[in-house]
This record gives sequence, structure tokens and C-alpha cells, in this order.
Amino acid sequence: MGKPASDEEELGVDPAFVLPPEHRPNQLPPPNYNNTFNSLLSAAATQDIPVIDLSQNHTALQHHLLDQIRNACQDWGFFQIINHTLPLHLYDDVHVQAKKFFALPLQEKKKVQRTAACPLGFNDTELTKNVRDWKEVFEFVPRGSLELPLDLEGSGSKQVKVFENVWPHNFPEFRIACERWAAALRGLAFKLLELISQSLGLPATYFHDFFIKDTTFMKLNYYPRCPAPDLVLGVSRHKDSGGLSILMQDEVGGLEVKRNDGEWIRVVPRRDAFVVNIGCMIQVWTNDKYQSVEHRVVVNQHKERFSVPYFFNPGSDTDVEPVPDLVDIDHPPKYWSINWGKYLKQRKDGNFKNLGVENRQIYHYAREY
Ligand SMILES: O=C(O)CCC(=O)C(=O)O
Ligand SMILES: [Fe+2]
Repeated sequence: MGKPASDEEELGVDPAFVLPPEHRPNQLPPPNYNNTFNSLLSAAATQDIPVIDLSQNHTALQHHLLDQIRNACQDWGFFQIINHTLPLHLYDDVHVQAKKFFALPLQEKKKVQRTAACPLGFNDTELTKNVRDWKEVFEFVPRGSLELPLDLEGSGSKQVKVFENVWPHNFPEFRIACERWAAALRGLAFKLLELISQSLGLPATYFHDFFIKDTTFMKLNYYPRCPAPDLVLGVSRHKDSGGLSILMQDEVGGLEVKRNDGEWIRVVPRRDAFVVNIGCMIQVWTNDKYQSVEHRVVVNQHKERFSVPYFFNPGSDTDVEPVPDLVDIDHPPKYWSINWGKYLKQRKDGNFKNLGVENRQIYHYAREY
């Protein structure tokens, strides 16, 4: 990327991936891989994000569950859920098919490549904060197509552009596995949204209508082994921008969450758990009561890694602003209204090419900004 080849030889990787020193990962001692989830528990960081048991979701224990969710959202912005009742064999199918897809020759994957014109499909040049991520991604929308506004400047035009999923040809089992898993996740996403509403003292279905025509994205993330894991990241530090993120990861580990004291904490992979985190739109709705927390992905020299996030997002035409019930004289609204469709479009454009400026963030809509 404009640098002499010698830089690459010296660094071990293309300089486009190399982070400024202050954003490079801290190296954990090399884990003792023998391919089981348990062996990794001992090698990972000493504190884990809260693990919440969803089987408590019945009258006798619901109070307790809501307390746990409130505490996790306030203290971490992240938690893991167990006893979620989703059939894991559907995830295993996705994992198997994802492995097959990413093992295809690059020219095959590029046939379904994401372009400047369409934010769906395969991508191996994603940027986070304008540095290349050490990963390959396949992205699709569970609804089949995505409608985004054309006008970002506020001319009042309601014109939209419709993007369709792009699936690899002659690979129907890949599409079937992805669509089945996405369909199974939608119910869980609404359930989590209800619990979050209740944990805020709002009616369970308070946010439902915003998500009826959801713009949910799913990603299959593939992080290849990396010769220089101390210089690059699979995904640089970022906050998820939408509603809720619900992620399955394999046993390798690498996801790190920024604790409120600024320390990066490794999320311990659990076969039976989803990682759930609050996105920026929930931060705006809750007027900062629940915040979207920075996280990043560390890669490693020994093992490739897969993860499958489900980004549960509101409908494109949703105007997101602090919920009136969460605002009062002591807690005045911190944000102006954000049109989710326009915000999403701007962020997608920024992830695709280096626009030379910081990507759109919610603090650009903060009232005192
Ligand atoms: O791979 C992971 O564990 C997290 C990925 C992530 O943060 C993202 O895709 O936004
Ligand atoms: Fe993320």
C-alpha cells in the first residue's frame, strides 16, 4: 500500500495492517491449545464478563435476572448468556459451511465481493478506524435485502436504494445454513430486547416496533493465522453501532472488551454461550444509561478463528433519540435525534474506503458536541 516491499519483509505483514504502537494488542502468554474449550479457560485473562442464565426467565426469578442484566449493561456493556435454548447444531452447520467458503480460492470468493455500490458479500479489505483488519468477512442480511436512504444531506428526499444479498453460486448448503441460523436468532434477539426494556423499567415491548422492519446484518468473520499478531488486530477497537450484537465464537478466543478502568479483558469462549453487547442506538435510547463499549479482536500465530455476529438493528426509517421516560430534569437528553438508516449508510461507506476522516460516531450527535 504505497510503501516499499522491504517494510513488509521487515514487519512480517503488509504495512496497511500495522497499527500505531498505542493501539497494538498486549500479548497474553501463548495459550496451551489442545482444541478444547476448557484448556483455554486457564490461559485466558483472570476476569470474565458476566455470564447470565436465561433459564431464570420465569416469574419467581425474573427480578433476579433483570438485576443481572441491568448490572451487566451498566458495568460492562457486555455479557454472555447461557441456557438460551437455541439449537447449537444450526450454528455448527454455519461453522462447517463458513470453513468451506473461506477455504475457496480468493478468485472464487471475489465473485461475491462487496463493492462500493453494495455493502453485502465477501470482503477482505475492511477498515476499522482506517486501518486494515486481519480478517475476511462474508456479510448478509437475514431479510434478504436492505433498504438504505439515498439522501444523506437532509434534502427531505425519501428515496431509498435496495441492496440484495449476494450468495456464492453452486453452494446452496452455505446459504441454507446461514439463513436457518439467522432465522433462529431473531426470536432470541427480540427476547433480549424485552429483557433490556424491562431492566430499564420500560414495558417489555417498548422497542418492538422499531425492529419490525429490522436492518439486521450477519457476518461470518474469519481470522486467518497471523505471522505478526503483536502488530495487527483482527478488528481494531470499535463500538458496535446498532441495537444489540449477539455473537457466537469458536473455542480459539481473541475478543477483548474494554473494562471501565481502561483495561482490555479477554472474553472466555464458551461453547454454550452467546456474547451479547449493547450497540450505540441503545446507548442513545437509554440516554447513556447503557453504553456501547469498545472491543477488539486479537489474532494469533497458531490458530485461525471464526465468529458469527448478528447485529440486531432497527428499521432504516427509525429516528433514534433518548426515551422520554429515561429523561428528566436531572438527566436531560444528551443526544439529538439520529436517523438510523442515514447513520448506517455513512458508517458502511466509511468501513469500505478510507475517507480520510473519522467514521460517523454517536458523539457527533451529542447535544454539547
Ligand atoms: O469476532 C469477534 O469476536 C467480534 C467481532 C466484532 O466485534 C464485530 O464484527 O463487530
Ligand atoms: Fe464489534
